[in-house]
Amino acid sequence: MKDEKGILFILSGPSGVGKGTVRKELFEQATDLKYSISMTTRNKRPGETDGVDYFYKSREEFENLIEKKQLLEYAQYVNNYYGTPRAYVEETLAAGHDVFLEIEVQGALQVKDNFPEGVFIFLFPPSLEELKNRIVNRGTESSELVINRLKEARKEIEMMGAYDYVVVNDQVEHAVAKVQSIIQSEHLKRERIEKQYKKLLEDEMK
Ligand SMILES: Nc1nc2c(ncn2[C@@H]2O[C@H](COP(=O)(O)OP(=O)(O)O)[C@@H](O)[C@H]2O)c(=O)[nH]1
Ligand SMILES: Nc1ncnc2c1ncn2[C@@H]1O[C@H](COP(=O)(O)OP(=O)(O)O)[C@@H](O)[C@H]1O
Repeated sequence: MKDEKGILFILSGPSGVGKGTVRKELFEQATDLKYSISMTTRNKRPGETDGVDYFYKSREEFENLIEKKQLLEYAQYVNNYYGTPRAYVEETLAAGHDVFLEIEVQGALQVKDNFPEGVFIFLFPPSLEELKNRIVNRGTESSELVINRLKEARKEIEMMGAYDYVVVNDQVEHAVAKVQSIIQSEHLKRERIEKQYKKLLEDEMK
């Protein structure tokens, strides 16, 4: 076990902005970053795997997890529950690894209450028109669900001010590079703070 706790990174942004795409590319490159797999009651999409993309739960199972306080945060999004397993996040951070959450805004704000030291990143679309194109082109939602997701997107964008960083997802590789530089800067910042703190303690002992 490492001495230092890991850093919690939270990536949010409206549906279809490219969170999943950016996160997958980031994990192709990142070394010591652990992805927290969420729980959801939504149906599995073609190509998704239980325990890889999500842990798929019934509403009853999910409500049981809420009741037993096993979720760090949860939210209802377009008629389904989504939530982050508490034990995985706490244990992984305690073991010194960084943890990466990809969650929507309501949940991110709950995480902020518990982990104010977390690093909150908002992925922003180049335009609302482009956002709509991405959701439609992905082809995973009916037109009614696309409308719901766009309505949700407007509400989510209003909460952007609560985040530490905003990254525009114009091109995937640019967005990934920006997220990586945020991760590096946060580590440097922490090292600097620790050094200054150690020096302060040493000076006091003199
Ligand atoms: N609060 C919360 N939101 C989550 C969690 N997991 C995923 N989400 C978010 O739920 C929303 C819907 O996810 P999903 O159905 O996979 O659709 P997609 O993001 O449009 O591909 C997205 O904004 C996800 O980031 C979670 O554990 N907690
Ligand atoms: N920078 C980008 N430029 C163009 N298309 C993108 C970009 N990022 C993601 N996409 C596409 O947009 C759609 C939505 O991306 P996805 O990662 O599923 O979004 P989210 O997880 O935020 O809902 C996908 O078809 C994806 O291939």
